[in-house]
Formats: sequence, structure tokens, C-alpha cells
Amino acid sequence: MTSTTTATARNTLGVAVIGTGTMGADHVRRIDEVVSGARVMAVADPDEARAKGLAAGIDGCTAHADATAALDAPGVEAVLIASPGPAHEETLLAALDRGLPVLCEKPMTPDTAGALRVLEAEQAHGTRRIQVGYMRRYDTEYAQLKQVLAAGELGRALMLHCRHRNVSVHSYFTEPMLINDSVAHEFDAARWLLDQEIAAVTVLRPTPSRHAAAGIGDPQLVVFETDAGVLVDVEIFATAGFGYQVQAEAVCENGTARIGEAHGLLTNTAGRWGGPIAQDYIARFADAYDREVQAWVDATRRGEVTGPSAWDGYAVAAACEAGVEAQRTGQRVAVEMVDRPAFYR
Ligand SMILES: NC(=O)c1ccc[n+]([C@@H]2O[C@H](COP(=O)([O-])OP(=O)(O)OC[C@H]3O[C@@H](n4cnc5c(N)ncnc54)[C@H](O)[C@@H]3O)[C@@H](O)[C@H]2O)c1
Ligand SMILES: O[C@H]1[C@H](O)[C@@H](O)[C@H](O)[C@@H](O)[C@H]1O
Repeated sequence: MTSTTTATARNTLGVAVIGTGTMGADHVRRIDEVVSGARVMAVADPDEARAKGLAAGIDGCTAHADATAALDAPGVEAVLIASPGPAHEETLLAALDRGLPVLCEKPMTPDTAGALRVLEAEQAHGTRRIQVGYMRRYDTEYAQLKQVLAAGELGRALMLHCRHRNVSVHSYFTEPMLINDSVAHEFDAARWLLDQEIAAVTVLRPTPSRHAAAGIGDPQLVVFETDAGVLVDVEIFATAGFGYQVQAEAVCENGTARIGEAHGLLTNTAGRWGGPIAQDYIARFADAYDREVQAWVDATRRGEVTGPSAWDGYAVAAACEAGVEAQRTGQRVAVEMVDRPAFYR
């Protein structure tokens, strides 16, 4: 946003972006260039040079090494958290303490103990403040699949076959993160698509790929059951190398529905045919992130909270906890959840 637009900026939502790595930087660009009704007023990252570099390109934006300093910066009215999952709880609690609305990147917290503390703090605050960044709910294809399932023409859903393939992952990725950073999306998507909770998780492993990082059995097959008896299988392959692919097929009583195959332009040439494959989530889910952040800004400016809630964040954390235990033990692990408070109904 340039200084010539600051007059209109007075009516816009001042956002602090916490964490300025891959997603934080992309969200800053999105708020600055794509989304209407918001401006970035502060960024924070312990890597202060990174935060300063990003802030330098945005009129009126301050850079901080500490997240709470960014929450208290002039003009900040809302927070977008894009630090790694284990750092989310501290910033969420600080934001709730200040009554600030939050869009928190997934996972809300990697563990249920942290998620429950967040639920308690939000309820103590008295009104909902948190949206969790499960952006697939804003993806056109996922929305179409949900619509098809809800319409009922295909009959009752019996199974979902899902594939989640990344080119590679961050150097700090661990084996539990296959579940609580990557499969977390599949837990949320399945809960949302089917309107059911996850009941139990089993993890199966082939002999790992020779490209798997040390200490990570990659890929894995994560099979989960919902409380209404739908079976979901997820191939999670974090070092697939060739591209970023997220696919889902619903198998129903009267037919099937599949998403994630479209690669845009298909070409035929001597002896082969094909098209491009996205290389990362920034490309594959660009529209979904744009819609997600725009919806958050619009709802926040109306004084509302929409989208995936802190309860959804907790429910996914509970499924992830069972998934990590299943991964560790090779056993089928039941998902344990507290009763849903009336506050989240
Ligand atoms: N929705 C999606 O599709 C999607 C895609 C990628 C990442 N994510 C999520 O976004 C978050 C960030 O992931 P990323 O890939 O950008 O990671 P990243 O490693 O690229 O960036 C994280 C940044 O946060 C900073 N940081 C670390 N601790 C911090 C703290 N306490 N306060 C502020 N900043 C801190 C790091 O220095 C780094 O710059 C994670 O929760 C991840 O799961 C979501
Ligand atoms: O943090 C990222 C992000 O959530 C992506 O959407 C997912 O595909 C990756 O597996 C995960 O590591």
C-alpha cells in the first residue's frame, strides 16, 4: 500500500502478521496487494532481519522481534499468526488477552492440552475471536465436493481416498509433523466434508522412500474412521519430489466424486501427453488463501467470526494426537475429545 492510499486506509483493518517465513510473507503480500479493507501495520519474527526486510516495503508497517510487541504496535486491531505450530498458543493467548481477533494458521496447536487452554481463554473472553487457517474450506474444488455430498444425489458417503504429496518439507520437519502439520488438513477436510467427527486412527508404513529425511518414515498411509462409520485413507508423502498434489475421491452408495486432478492446459506431443503440476501449496491453493483472508477481514470488520473455529482447531488436534500415537505404536488409536461446549455450537 503506498502513502497515497493512506487516507482510505483509515477505515481499514490494521493487521499484525506474526511470523514472516513462507506463509507469513505470502499473507503480508496478500493483505498488501490482493485483499481489500485491511493493511499490515506490524510484523514480528525472531529473525528480525527477515521482519525488517518485509516491513520495509510497506508504508507505515513496523518490525518487531517479539510477537507481543507487534500486538501492541500502533494501529494493530487484528492478528494473523503464521509462526510454526508450537508457537501459536502463546500468541493466541496474548491476542485473546488484548481482545484482538485472530486468523491463526493451522494447526491451531499441535497438541490437545494447548488447544484446550485456547478454548478456555476464548470462552473466558466471552465472544469468539479465533478463526483457524484450514483454507481448503475456501477452495473451489473442495467446496464443490462438499456441495455434491450435501446434495445427496450420490447417496451416503462410504469412503474417502485422499492423497497429500509435497515436493519437500522444511528442514525442521519431524515424523509427528506428517500427522499434525500435514494430515491435519485431511482431518479438518474430512470433518467438514462429511460433517462427522474422527473416531479412530491407524498408521501403516511401507519401506521408506530413499528420499525420506533421516528419522522420518515417509510416505505413510493414515487410515481413519469417522463416528458414522466412513473410512478415510490418506497417503501422506512429504518428499514426493515431483510436485504438490492434493487429491480426494469420495466413494458413495450411488457414485463417486473426485477432486485435485485438474492441471490446467493439457498438451499432446510426439509420443507423450500431459500438463503442469503445481510445485507447492502457495500455487495450488492461491485462490483459497485469498478467499480465506478476505472472508476473515470482512467478518472481522463486521465484528463477526466465521470460518473454522477454535473448536475445529481442537477437534483436529485431538485427531492428530491419536494419529501421532498410532504412528508411534502401530496400533489403532481411538480419538478422545471433551464434550463440545455450548459456546461452540
Ligand atoms: N494453510 C497452509 O496451507 C499452510 C501452508 C504452509 C504453512 N502453513 C502453516 O503456517 C505456519 C508457518 O509455516 P511456514 O511454512 O511459513 O514456516 P516457516 O518456517 O517458513 O516460517 C516460520 C517463521 O516464523 C518465525 N518464528 C518462529 N517462532 C516464532 C515466534 N515465536 N513468533 C514469531 N515468529 C516466529 C520463524 O523465524 C520463521 O520466519 C505453520 O503453522 C504452518 O503449519 C500453512
Ligand atoms: O504446513 C504445510 C501446509 O499446511 C501445506 O498445505 C501442506 O500440504 C504441508 O504438508 C504442510 O507441511
